Amino acid sequence: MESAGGEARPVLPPPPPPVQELAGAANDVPARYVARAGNEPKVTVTAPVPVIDLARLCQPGGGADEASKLRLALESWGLFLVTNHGIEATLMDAMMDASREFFRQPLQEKQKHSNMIDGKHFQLQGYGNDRVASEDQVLDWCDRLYLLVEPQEDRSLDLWPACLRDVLHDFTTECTRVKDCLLREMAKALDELGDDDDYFIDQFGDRADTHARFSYYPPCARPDLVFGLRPHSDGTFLSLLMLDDSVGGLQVFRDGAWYDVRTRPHTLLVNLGDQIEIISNGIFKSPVHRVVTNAEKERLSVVLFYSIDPEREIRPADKLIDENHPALYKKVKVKEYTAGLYEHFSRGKLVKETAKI
Ligand SMILES: O=C(O)CCC(=O)C(=O)O
Ligand SMILES: [Fe+2]
Repeated sequence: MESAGGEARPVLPPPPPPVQELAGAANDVPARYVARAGNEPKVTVTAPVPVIDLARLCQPGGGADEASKLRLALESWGLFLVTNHGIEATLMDAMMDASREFFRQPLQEKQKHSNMIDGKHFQLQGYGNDRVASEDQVLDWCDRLYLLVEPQEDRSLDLWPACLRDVLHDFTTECTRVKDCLLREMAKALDELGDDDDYFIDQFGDRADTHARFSYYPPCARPDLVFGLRPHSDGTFLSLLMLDDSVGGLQVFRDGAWYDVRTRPHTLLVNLGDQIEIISNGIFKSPVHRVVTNAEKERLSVVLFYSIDPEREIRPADKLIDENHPALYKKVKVKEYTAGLYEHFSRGKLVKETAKI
């Protein structure tokens, strides 16, 4: 979930304890985390998420098979796995290891990077819960560390734990290269854009922002009652996910059913966000997804959220609109859209619906 909503600092109810602390102490799930009736059928089908070889996709004049797989992925699941992306396996492992090391530290250490200022005011960046707006808000079974990584000059390095500082910088640089490469291939996938391969890149602007989210899902005694992360679509243009390959948990919704999403070692998962769904006038899909927990195993994910300059307005691309293809989304200011995101998320609603005509 890409938390958003500016850096306003209203006084909020006292934050609940980290789930990691609760998980260690209790066999039961506290009432505030109960989000499901516990009688849903278990999801047993794995989504056949396309696997794209990035080196083949981007090779000059080549990669026709990969390009057609990509187009299918963009229009159907809005999700695909990327292999052969050029990010060293050792760097990916180091990023995962550093994230695990951060969450394994004593609470006192982690709280040096807290997202509560003076224990009272919530800020987006830092370690803790997502924003908790009221005492009766149902909570997710997840702790997170959330950091702005781009623009580089805006980093709040005091909130960056030493154990992951250097590796996060290197990992971001590599993921951003992959993202730019994908954005060009995604523009090529829309014939209507002609040869404007930089169409999507140009949308981002100089002040585009990228956030990193490290999510830690402790084991939960009653996975049937809670969400690791409740259903949502990302408010981003595109999110790049590195998932724990030893335990599943991510699920995607399509045509009325939930599907498991599995990853493979050293593979990135690309998840399209609402911004590209709006700009592509609904041709590309921003999937609704959620995370479920596991009774025995902890789970970790590292996500980079790529988003357009918050001061910009987005709307369906002119070249995609004609009398047979009317605009399906309104013009929205990115900052206002992302501000609505968390408010909707905490009420179990999709902000995307507010942008539809
Ligand atoms: O942890 C995951 O697998 C997905 C996390 C996610 O969807 C998000 O942070 O937006
Ligand atoms: Fe998400």
